[in-house]
Amino acid sequence: MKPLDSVLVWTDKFQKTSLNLTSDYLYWESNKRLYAYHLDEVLGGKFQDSIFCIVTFRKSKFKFFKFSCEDGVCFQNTLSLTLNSHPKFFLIIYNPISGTGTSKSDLFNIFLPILALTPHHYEIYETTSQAYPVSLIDKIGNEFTDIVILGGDGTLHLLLSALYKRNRLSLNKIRIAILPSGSRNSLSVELNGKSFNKGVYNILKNYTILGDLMLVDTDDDVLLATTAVMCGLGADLPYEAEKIRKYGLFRFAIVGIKALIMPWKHYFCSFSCEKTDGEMLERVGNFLGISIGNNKAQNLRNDEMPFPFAHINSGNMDAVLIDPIYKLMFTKLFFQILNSGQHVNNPAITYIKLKKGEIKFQENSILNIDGEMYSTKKVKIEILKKALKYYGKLEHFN
Ligand SMILES: Nc1ncnc2c1ncn2[C@@H]1O[C@H](COP(=O)(O)OP(=O)(O)OP(=O)(O)O)[C@@H](O)[C@H]1O
Repeated sequence: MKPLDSVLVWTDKFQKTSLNLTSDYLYWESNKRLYAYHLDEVLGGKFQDSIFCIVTFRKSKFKFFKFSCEDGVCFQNTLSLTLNSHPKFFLIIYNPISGTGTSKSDLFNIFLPILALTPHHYEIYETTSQAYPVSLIDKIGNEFTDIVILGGDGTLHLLLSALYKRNRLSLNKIRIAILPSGSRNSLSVELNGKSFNKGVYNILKNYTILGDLMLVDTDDDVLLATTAVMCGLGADLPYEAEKIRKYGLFRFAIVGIKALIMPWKHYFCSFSCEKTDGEMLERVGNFLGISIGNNKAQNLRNDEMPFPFAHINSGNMDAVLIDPIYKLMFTKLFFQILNSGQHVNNPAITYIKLKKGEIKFQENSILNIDGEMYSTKKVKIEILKKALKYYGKLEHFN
């Protein structure tokens, strides 16, 4: 096919060749080898200081190619037009303490070198343990319409809740990406599989999904969640784990072992909900835990799948009620959850599809909302259908 544009370049071995762009491919020859990348695999290319740099994505890996070039401005412009990469202004938010503390190096060593070869601009914000500054929240939806989070589910939950309170209209205007740098990163697994690189690819190729959010109304606050609300064991164990965050991911194993040694607890509460078929359900009594999810709530590190039938864009939520079983039975159940969601067939489990639900406790109890801990006596949870545009692709389940 006749190229749309070509430019004369020199490889790092000082061989003269030409970069050729067609409507479907970018190709060149080097060392008697033909390099051909479909434009779906080309993320960007830039000419600067007599160097033409290209970044490609194949088999989940990025590859950078550098060529010497006298004048590549025209070719850069044609490439940019053909890739359809309209310049965006990204707000990049990274949480320096989430997960194993890799977000800053992931940002500077992986994402920014790629972004530098695209026409996009960005501003970076490093989170603190304080709330997001009002000045930043106010710019979202106006100055920034594209937000990239490098952190965990909690980092995004806090941002969305701040937007809901102060700048609600922005939620209809923005696109949100989450690149996994947290401990679980359930939302990122839902949207990009277990791959940081696929997350970057989905942003730069502009793959988006209109997905749901959960509106969570506690005694003191109204919050937004993308992934899960849990009480009982699913809140107590992460609450204990947060207190020993200094042990890194090992903290989850420590609290798991401690839970098996310490006296076992059941939690008394009332749960009511409106199921997706309109039927009302009410249960009062002891539970080991109740979890309500908006996606499968997988994580980066194992095959755990608390809500195997949930999708971020299903328009409803999935609830898992765990009967008050004892330690030995729970050990079996735990391994079933880890085994890609086999627990749904366990007799101690009630699995429900719902639109809204309410949990009432006898006294203030810990609630785990997207990994952040709250204390409340009651909580109402409602699905907000197709309330947010997420960067990602739903077929990347793995
Ligand atoms: N600079 C900082 N110093 C201390 N804490 C911070 C800082 N920035 C954010 N935080 C806290 O980090 C928490 C959010 O962490 P996040 O949930 O994203 O990570 P994670 O728990 O490792 O991941 P996941 O939620 O995916 O399991 C919030 O409680 C927030 O207050």
